[in-house]
Amino acid sequence: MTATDTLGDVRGKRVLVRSDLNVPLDGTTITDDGRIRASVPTIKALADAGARVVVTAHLGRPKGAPEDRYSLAPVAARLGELLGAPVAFATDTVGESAQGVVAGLADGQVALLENVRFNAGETSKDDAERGAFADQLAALADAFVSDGFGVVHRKQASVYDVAQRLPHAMGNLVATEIDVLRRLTETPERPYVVVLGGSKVSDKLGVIDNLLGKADKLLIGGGMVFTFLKAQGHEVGKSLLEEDQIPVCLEYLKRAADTGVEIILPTDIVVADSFGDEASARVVAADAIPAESLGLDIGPESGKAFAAALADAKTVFWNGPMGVFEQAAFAEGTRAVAEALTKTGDLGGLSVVGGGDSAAAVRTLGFDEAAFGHISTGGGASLEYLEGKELPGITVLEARTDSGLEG
Ligand SMILES: Nc1ncnc2c1ncn2[C@@H]1O[C@H](COP(=O)(O)OP(=O)(O)O)[C@@H](O)[C@H]1O
Ligand SMILES: O=C(OP(=O)(O)O)[C@H](O)COP(=O)(O)O
Repeated sequence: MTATDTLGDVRGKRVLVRSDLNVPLDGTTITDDGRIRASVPTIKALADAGARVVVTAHLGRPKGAPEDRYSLAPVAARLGELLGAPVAFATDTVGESAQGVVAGLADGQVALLENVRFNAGETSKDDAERGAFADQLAALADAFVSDGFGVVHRKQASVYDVAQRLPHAMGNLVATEIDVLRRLTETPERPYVVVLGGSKVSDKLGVIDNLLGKADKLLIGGGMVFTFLKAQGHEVGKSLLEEDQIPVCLEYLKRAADTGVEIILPTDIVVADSFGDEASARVVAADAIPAESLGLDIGPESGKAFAAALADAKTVFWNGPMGVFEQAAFAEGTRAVAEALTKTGDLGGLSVVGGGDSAAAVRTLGFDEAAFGHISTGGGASLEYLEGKELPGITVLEARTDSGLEG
């Protein structure tokens, strides 16, 4: 069922589409446009059906006020190239520019609003503040399509509250992502291995709690490693560390041992003197990280061990690069895991890579997307789905059934 099936005739209607266009940038250059490409089919289908399409999205984590480095302007240009038609860009989200741009749209044309997180109301924990901002967003449109899978776990104005204010539908990208993930939750073929990495450490440590009851093995890389190593009594130098999560990590290690789930941690680490200093990159034992250095990748021995642990997997979910893959000196751990996942399909298994940066990593390291079972646009969203958590951006769509547009 497509968004237009649910909404009915959208010709001449203003349709607000929440997409996840949170792409990696080097200055104003988009280094991986996967999320933009994944968003095109829904936008194009609506435009082809004659809707006036108003896209809203975020980039990075600005703190509720404009910041040039998080502007969506480069994304508007790329979206226009991919659509083969210009995309009007509003320099604010709900202000004069947005109102003018939306009013100027003809049927079948597309606009992109500036970063929705430049507005404090978007991410506010206060329902009234979020609601007031959602009112402003909703005033720009006649209907809402939720297509930003990477944000459906966020109870934010453009994801959740706006759906309560407009006739709405699920976009094709969200529907497709949920279909694949359902296979992983309902009957995962075993061994079921989950690989976790990346830098959103506090977000992801939480999901281990639930995954310990589901997966057979948990491989830990990326920035999360160091809180575990510290919990085991090792020094981690200047590496990413969530001190307050040390007791939680200890509890996970104990529970894994009690329940027979394997938690595999790296035994060697690529460290550097400062963040991104490739010249100083060297391999040290995981229990001997020098006080003045920081860990930026899992080491070669760990890469081999992770690949061996993945060799017989029938179901794999991977979120979060093993290291700072954006730089060659810290990319090998991520490459080793990606390489191992490409073999899962040969065994008749299912490999799923989830997350903006994880997906970008496999592509920028030169892997063929077709070698993986599925490349998901959402990391945190996929993890929360696999945990069995309710995703606010999905439940809000199911809550109301009177979604069709009138006349
Ligand atoms: N040891 C580390 N220290 C700091 N950053 C890291 C480390 N390992 C990986 N990263 C960074 O994590 C980022 C991706 O994390 P995250 O956003 O959690 O993943 P995803 O977008 O796939 O969900 C990458 O930019 C990578 O450079
Ligand atoms: O990059 C994203 O998620 P991911 O890193 O979990 O894949 C989404 O755009 C959500 O961003 P957020 O984690 O800042 O809410």
